[in-house]
Amino acid sequence: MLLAADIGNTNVVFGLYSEGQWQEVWRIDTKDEAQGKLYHSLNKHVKEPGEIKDIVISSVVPFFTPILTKQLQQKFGVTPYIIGPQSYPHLPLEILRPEQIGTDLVADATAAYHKFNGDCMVVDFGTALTFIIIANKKIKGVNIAPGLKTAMKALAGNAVKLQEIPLKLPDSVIGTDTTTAIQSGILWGYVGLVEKMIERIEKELSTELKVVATGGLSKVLEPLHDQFDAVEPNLTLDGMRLIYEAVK
Ligand SMILES: Nc1ncnc2c1ncn2[C@@H]1O[C@H](COP(=O)(O)OP(=O)(O)O)[C@@H](O)[C@H]1O
Ligand SMILES: CC(C)(COP(=O)(O)O)[C@@H](O)C(=O)NCCC(=O)O
Ligand SMILES: [K+]
Repeated sequence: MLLAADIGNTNVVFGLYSEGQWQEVWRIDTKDEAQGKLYHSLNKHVKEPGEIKDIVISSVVPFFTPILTKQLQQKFGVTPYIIGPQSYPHLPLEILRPEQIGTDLVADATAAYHKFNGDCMVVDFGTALTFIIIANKKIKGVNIAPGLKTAMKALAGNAVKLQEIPLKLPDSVIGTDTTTAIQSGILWGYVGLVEKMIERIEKELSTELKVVATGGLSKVLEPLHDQFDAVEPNLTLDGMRLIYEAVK
């Protein structure tokens, strides 16, 4: 059984893979790295620790990488494989700026390319909202914007009279009180952002791309779903598994 840990800026997403599928996927807050919580979460979800023979980690939170690596090594007696630039020569894609690009974005690209077997794009709704563009067997480029919740937090944190409110898309685009004004501004605003980015990227490449959405907040913007060829919540985990298999 393979244990995958995707360390993002908000959540660490764990997945247990065997018999051709993710048997279990769960998340913890990245800030809850205290031993107690992590052990509790692993004990709850990993019913047979002896079955874990392989561990793969992707991390965009450098301080947390050695902490989690050590804890997983101690608990399962398996040395985790950490995805990084050394992994990339094994992949079917050429990777843009190996030392800079987030390993989660490389995992997304790897899974999307595997899925569509051609030019495509990933829209990842996490702490950041990222677009990863894959063309001619290369990661052609990336776009990074504040994620939905990050935008909400920044607004509430900088405007004295505004508070964080639930990320719920209002029916009307015209807000009629502070709550719906913020909800519309952020959520309908982001619908436009994503639509326009896809349009401009395709125009710049003079080609249509298959588009797959992922990330913890990928289901929030319902009106975008006809823009996507697929919504795959486990895309990053899939990519991590594919990278691990390619390296092995
Ligand atoms: N099942 C879910 N339903 C709704 N929101 C979710 C779900 N899982 C995660 N989220 C939200 O998604 C966000 C984290 O997304 P994620 O893609 O894991 O970000 P990151 O990789 O930056 O940590 C958090 O705001 C979390 O509350
Ligand atoms: C773009 C990101 C912040 C996304 O992180 P996430 O939203 O998954 O927490 C992360 O992939 C990152 O820190 N990347 C490094 C910069 C780059 O990819 O060019
Ligand atoms: K992520």
